[in-house]
Amino acid sequence: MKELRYLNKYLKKYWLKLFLGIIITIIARIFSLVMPSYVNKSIKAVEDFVGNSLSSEEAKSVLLEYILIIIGAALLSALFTFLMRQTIINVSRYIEYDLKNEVFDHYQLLSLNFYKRNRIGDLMNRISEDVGQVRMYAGPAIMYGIQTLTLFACLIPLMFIKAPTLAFYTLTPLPILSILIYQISKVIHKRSTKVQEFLSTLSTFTQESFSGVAVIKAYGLEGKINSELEDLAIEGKDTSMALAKVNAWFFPLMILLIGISNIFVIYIGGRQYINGQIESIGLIAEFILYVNMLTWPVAVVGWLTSIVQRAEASQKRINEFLKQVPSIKNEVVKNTPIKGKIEFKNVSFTYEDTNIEALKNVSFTIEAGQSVAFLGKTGSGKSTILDLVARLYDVTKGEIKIDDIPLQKLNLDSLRSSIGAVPQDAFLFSDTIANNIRFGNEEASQDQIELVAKKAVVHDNIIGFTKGYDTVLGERGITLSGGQKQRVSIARALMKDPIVYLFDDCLSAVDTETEEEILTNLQQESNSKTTLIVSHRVSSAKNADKIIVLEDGKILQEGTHAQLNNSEGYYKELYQDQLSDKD
Ligand SMILES: Nc1ncnc2c1ncn2[C@@H]1O[C@H](COP(=O)(O)OP(=O)(O)OP(=O)(O)O)[C@@H](O)[C@H]1O
Repeated sequence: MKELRYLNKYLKKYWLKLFLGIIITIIARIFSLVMPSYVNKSIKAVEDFVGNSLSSEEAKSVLLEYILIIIGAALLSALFTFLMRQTIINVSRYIEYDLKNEVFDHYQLLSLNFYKRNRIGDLMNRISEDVGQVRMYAGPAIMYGIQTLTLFACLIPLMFIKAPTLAFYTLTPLPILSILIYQISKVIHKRSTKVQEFLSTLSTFTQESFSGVAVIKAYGLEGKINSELEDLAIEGKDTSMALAKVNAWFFPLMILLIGISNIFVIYIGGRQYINGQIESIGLIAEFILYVNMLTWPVAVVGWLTSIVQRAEASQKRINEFLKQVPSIKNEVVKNTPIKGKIEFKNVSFTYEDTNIEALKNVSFTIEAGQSVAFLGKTGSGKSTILDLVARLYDVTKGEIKIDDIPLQKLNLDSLRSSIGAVPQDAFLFSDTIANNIRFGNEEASQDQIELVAKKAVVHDNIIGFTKGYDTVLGERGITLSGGQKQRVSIARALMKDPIVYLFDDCLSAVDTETEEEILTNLQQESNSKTTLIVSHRVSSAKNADKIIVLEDGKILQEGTHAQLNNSEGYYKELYQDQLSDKD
C-alpha cells in the first residue's frame, strides 16, 4: 500500500463526496437487510394460519403488509445503491481524470532523452492501462470494501443472535470461497496480463505490416509475413485458451460453495426445526437469503485483494515516471524577451544514450537579424546545433548565450516562443491543413493562413485539393508528398512570426526552382530575424550572411559565399559539383 499512498492527496480532495458515499453505502446495506427477516415473518404468518392461530383474513392482511415493507425496503436499497455508485464511482473517475492529466503534464515536461529511453507503447500504457488499474482501487475497491464490511458487521452478529449453531454451519464454507477466489483471481490476472502483452505484440506487428505494406509488396514478402502472423495467432490462441480455462472455474466454484452453504442451512436448520430448537421454517428461508446475500461480498474479499495488489503495482510504475526530474528545467520565472543574437562558446555536446560526441569545441557568433547556413556531411552535427539553440538538450561543455545571456538564465517559454523551428522530418497532426498551419498562431485568420502558405509556395497545392484548407491530413485523411509536408511545416513556422528561425534541411524534398522561390520569400520575411538554415544544398546557403561548414562535430570552414568560394576546400568543391549537376 506504500505506493498507493500517492493517491491520498486525491482522496483528500474529494473527501466530502467520498464520505457521503460511505454513509450512503451503509444505508443501502441496512435497507437490504430488511427483506430476509420479513420473508421469515411472512412464512411464519402462513404457518400461524395453518396452525389456526391466525384467521385467513388476518393472515392475508399481515402478508400484504410484510410484502409492502419488503418492496419499500428493496426500492430504498436500490435508490441508495444507485446513489452509492453515483458518489464513489464518480470520485474514482475524477481521480482517474486528475491522475491522467498529472501524468500527461509531467510527460510534457520531460526532455527528448526521456522519450529516447522509453518506448511510446510503454508511455501510453502507463497513462491508460496503469491509471485504469489504479482507478479500480480508488472506486470499486473502496465501494465494495465498505459494502462488504457493513454487511459483515450487521449480518454476522444478527445471524448469531437469531440461531448460533445454524449461523456457524452456514458461514463455515464462506472463508474457503474467499481464499479460492483470491487464488483464482491471481492466476486470472497473470494469464490476462499475458493476453494483453500478446495483443500489444500483435497490434505492433499488424501496424508495422500495414504501414510497410508498400515495401512488403515490392519485395514479395506477403507469404513470409503471413506465416509470421500465423505463428503469432497460434501463440495468441494458446494464451487466450489458458485464460478461458481458469475463468471457467470462477462461477462453478462460487455456485458449488453457495450450494454447500445452502445444504448446511437446509439440513442443520431442518434438524433444529424438527428438534424444536428453532420456532419457524421461515428462519431457514431467512438464512438461505442471507447466504445468497453474503456470497458476492465474500467472493469480493478475494477479488479486492488482487485488485489492490494490481493497483499497487500500477501506481509503482506511475510513480517511477512522476519521480523523473526533467533534465531541462526552467529556472527563470519572469519573461525574458529576446532580440536574437546567438553565441556558441567552446560548445561540446555528447548524446547521453549513444555516447556520440556530436559537437566538439564549437564557437561562433550570429548577430541579431543575421542569417547563417550550416553545411557539412551527414552526421557532422548540424541538427544538433539547432536543437541546442532551442534548448532541447543542454550543452555538455562550453556555453551558449542569447543576447549575451546564458541560455539557462532565459525563461524557457520565452525562449521557445521566440523560435520558429522547421524540423528535418516535418510532423503534421491528423487535423486540417489550416489547423496545422494555425498551430504556429492559434489566433490566425484564414487570410493570414493563406498568406503564409503563399510564401511557403504551397497555396496552389492546397487549393487543388477538393476541400482546400479544410483537407484533413493523416491516417484517415490525405497523405501529402514529402515536399508538400515540408512547405506546410514552413508555413506553420512563418505563421508564428518568431524572432529566430531554425530551418533544418527543410527544403530537401523540394525541386530547385520551388526552393529558389521559397528562399526569396523567406529572405524577405526573415530579413530582420536571426535565421539558422541547415542544408545539403549550396543553393540554400549561398545567400546567407555567413556559412559554417562542419565536419565530424568541428567547424571546418566559416565565411561568406564569396570568401569560401575563393578558397580551396569542402564548400568550393560542393558548389562546383552542384553547379555542374544543375547544368
Ligand atoms: N537523438 C540522438 N541521440 C543520439 N545520437 C544522436 C541523436 N541525434 C543525432 N545523433 C548523432 O549525433 C551525430 C550528429 O548528428 P546530427 O543529426 O546533428 O547530424 P547532421 O549533420 O544534422 O546530419 P544530417 O545531415 O544527416 O541530418 C550523429 O553521429 C548522430 O548519429
